[in-house]
Amino acid sequence: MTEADLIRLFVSPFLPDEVLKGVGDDCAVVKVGQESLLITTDTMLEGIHFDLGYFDPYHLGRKLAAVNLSDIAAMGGRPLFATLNLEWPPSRGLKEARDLSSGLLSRLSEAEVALVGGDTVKAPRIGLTLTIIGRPEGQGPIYRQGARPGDIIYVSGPLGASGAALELLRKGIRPPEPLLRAHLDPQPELNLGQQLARDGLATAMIDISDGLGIDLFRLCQASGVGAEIHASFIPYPEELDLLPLENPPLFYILAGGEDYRLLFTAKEERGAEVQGLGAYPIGRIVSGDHPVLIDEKGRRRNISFAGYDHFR
Ligand SMILES: Nc1ncnc2c1ncn2[C@@H]1O[C@H](COP(=O)(O)OP(=O)(O)O)[C@@H](O)[C@H]1O
Ligand SMILES: Cc1ncc(C[n+]2csc(CCOP(=O)(O)OP(=O)(O)O)c2C)c(N)n1
Ligand SMILES: [Mg+2]
Repeated sequence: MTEADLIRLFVSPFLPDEVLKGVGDDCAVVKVGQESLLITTDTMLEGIHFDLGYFDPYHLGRKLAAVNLSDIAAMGGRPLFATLNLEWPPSRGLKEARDLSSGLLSRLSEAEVALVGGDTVKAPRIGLTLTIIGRPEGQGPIYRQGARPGDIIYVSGPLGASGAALELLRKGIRPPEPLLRAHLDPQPELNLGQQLARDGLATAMIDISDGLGIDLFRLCQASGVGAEIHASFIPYPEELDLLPLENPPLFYILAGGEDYRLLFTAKEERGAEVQGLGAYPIGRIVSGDHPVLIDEKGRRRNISFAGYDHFR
């Protein structure tokens, strides 16, 4: 069983005309009057998404906001409002809740998002669900589905830092600062997402939450295309070469997850504009139905399954 097997069970058989995008993208898109709105929700569960042995409540609040903001960024959107569903064990005090709230509210304020409601229940462990409503910018929303053969594939920044940091944290080793920050306080790329939407530059986009391999697979599936990316083109932090990690850098790059970078495609003739925004070309869309990685020796590898799936 995979996440996708479960999600399929909950796809609505009824979709009114106002639903421009239901299940299957980073946000749902709905029409209200003349306006399109983006809706996204993400959960963080103690033991599954974080461990308070190394995660302080303040940064947990910040990361909860960031992972949701990243899905708004992935549509080329501007976030507006949020609601919070809080599952809280009575064994945790008010001090920890105050730290959590101050992290969450600080991160939401930085993005000019107002928390407007939620629900609060007692639970055996901390569970946090944030929902954000936003609005597409410019020519957005940018869906996962617009990539065509010949388009160039870009990532917005280095990959693998968060996954490598998690490996060290679980062993009780404090990662170097840049890696620690990538895991505890990721910076979703709202400005870049909005710029791509305003300029009509991206043909398809997704954020990398589960891993470059599986998230590129999702973009390929939605667009009905294949992809070829080159291992040597993918940017990653130098620490992945220097630290005593269990795996080579490529493992964290493809499957580490929680990078919250943008992965997008654009027409080749717009390459100079895209690179002007600081994105890195890593390969090309081809006909087919899955992504292939070409390594330094020219070997080809199907990377559709490289990444995090809660049920696989
Ligand atoms: N339990 C569910 N019921 C309905 N839709 C769901 C459920 N879980 C996930 N989805 C939808 O499935 C798609 C993929 O979800 P997910 O992988 O969590 O997206 P993301 O990684 O961008 O947050 C999204 O459109 C999401 O709204
Ligand atoms: C304690 C702990 N174990 C494992 C992980 C690794 N991990 C958990 S969820 C996840 C991927 C992202 O979470 P998901 O719930 O799939 O978010 P979505 O893709 O829906 O945005 C990863 C890499 C972690 N961050 N912390
Ligand atoms: Mg996403």
